[in-house]
Amino acid sequence: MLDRNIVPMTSVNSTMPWFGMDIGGTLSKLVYFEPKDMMQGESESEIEILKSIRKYLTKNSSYGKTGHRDTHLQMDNVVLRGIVGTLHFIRFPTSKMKNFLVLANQKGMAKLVTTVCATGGGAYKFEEDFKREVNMKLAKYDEFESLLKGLLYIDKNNPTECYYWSNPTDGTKCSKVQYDFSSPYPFLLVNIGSGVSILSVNSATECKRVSGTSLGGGTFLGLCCLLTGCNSFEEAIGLAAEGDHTHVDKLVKDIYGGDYAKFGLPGDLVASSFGQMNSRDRRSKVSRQDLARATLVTITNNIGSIARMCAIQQKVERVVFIGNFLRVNPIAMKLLAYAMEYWSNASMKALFLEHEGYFGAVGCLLQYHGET
Ligand SMILES: Nc1ncnc2c1ncn2[C@@H]1O[C@H](COP(=O)(O)OP(=O)(O)OP(=O)(O)O)[C@@H](O)[C@H]1O
Ligand SMILES: CC(C)(CO)[C@@H](O)C(=O)NCCC(=O)O
Repeated sequence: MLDRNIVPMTSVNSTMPWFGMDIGGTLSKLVYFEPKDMMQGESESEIEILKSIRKYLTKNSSYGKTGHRDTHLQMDNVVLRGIVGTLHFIRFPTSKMKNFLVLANQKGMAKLVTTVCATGGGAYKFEEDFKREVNMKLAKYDEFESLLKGLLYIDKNNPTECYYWSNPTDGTKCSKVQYDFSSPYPFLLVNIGSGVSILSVNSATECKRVSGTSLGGGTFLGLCCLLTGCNSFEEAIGLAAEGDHTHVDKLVKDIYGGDYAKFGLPGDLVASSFGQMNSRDRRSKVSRQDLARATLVTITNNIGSIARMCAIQQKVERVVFIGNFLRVNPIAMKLLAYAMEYWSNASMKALFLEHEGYFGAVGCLLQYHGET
């Protein structure tokens, strides 16, 4: 939804700006469109400025140093306003927004554009800062409408965007399988960011937020930092990959000695997350890796369980999981894939998307350019 006081791009200037931002509770996502054939000096200078900002952010970000680079940093041959070009994807911690604004000033970005299209809570929270620090106006768009529009656009432009995990619990057979998302409705969209929002989507223009939970990606990272002393998402995921949650959780078989067959509860099911940790002896044996894994399993299974209940309530079979919590996180994706399939007797499918965290930024850029 466009703010009433902002004039839509279509009616003003068909050239700049070509970038959109999604300013979330943890990460800010910036996408910019680079036309293939540069026709105007103005476009070239903006792109050079954005490239230098991108270079700076990649070099100086904490995640840049860990070696966990995003694999999808750009997408070629997309069309915006009838122009063929490349979409570039950048992200940085929202806690560094002040630095970003200083950088935008230093690199001359502020001189080129007067209005930036933005979505996410930060579009509201930082509106005054943008005005004061760089004299930029924000054209604000709703985060969920932007998510949906961005998702549909990226899927249309990338034939390998949507996939599911086959045999998610079998280490040797498990693989990513392409999924044709061209007739997707109805579906549930589960956005796992700092918190989790669950949307029921009935068409390209019809979506409603049906549920949410504050136990999301921010909770995983926050608890992991507290429990293991780690300092980044990548480190937390790295620890979790080496850990065993059964040293931390209490399983059905720890209580029953085996399956609870009468009610279909297998012995390996978690009966109580962190349930072993009330024993001093157990606590003394558990590793940082085990704690990280148990935190990941706890948060992910809880989200899976809420998503499944929403899917039943909304009578949908396809559940699409997105958000940066799923970045470099195959453990969580496979857990979700398994949980959705197992508990629905294979009637529900968990789907995933390659550009999981960038749809909001793309969607607001599209709306600004009237590409809806
Ligand atoms: N480099 C990273 N730094 C911090 N968190 C990361 C990183 N990579 C992935 N994450 C995970 O992604 C989550 C944030 O995801 P995302 O960017 O989709 O949400 P957000 O927009 O910041 O939050 P919200 O939508 O709730 O405002 C974090 O809570 C964390 O679990
Ligand atoms: C507040 C938002 C919508 C910001 O994106 C998100 O973090 C969220 O959905 N949190 C969960 C809120 C809840 O439903 O409990």
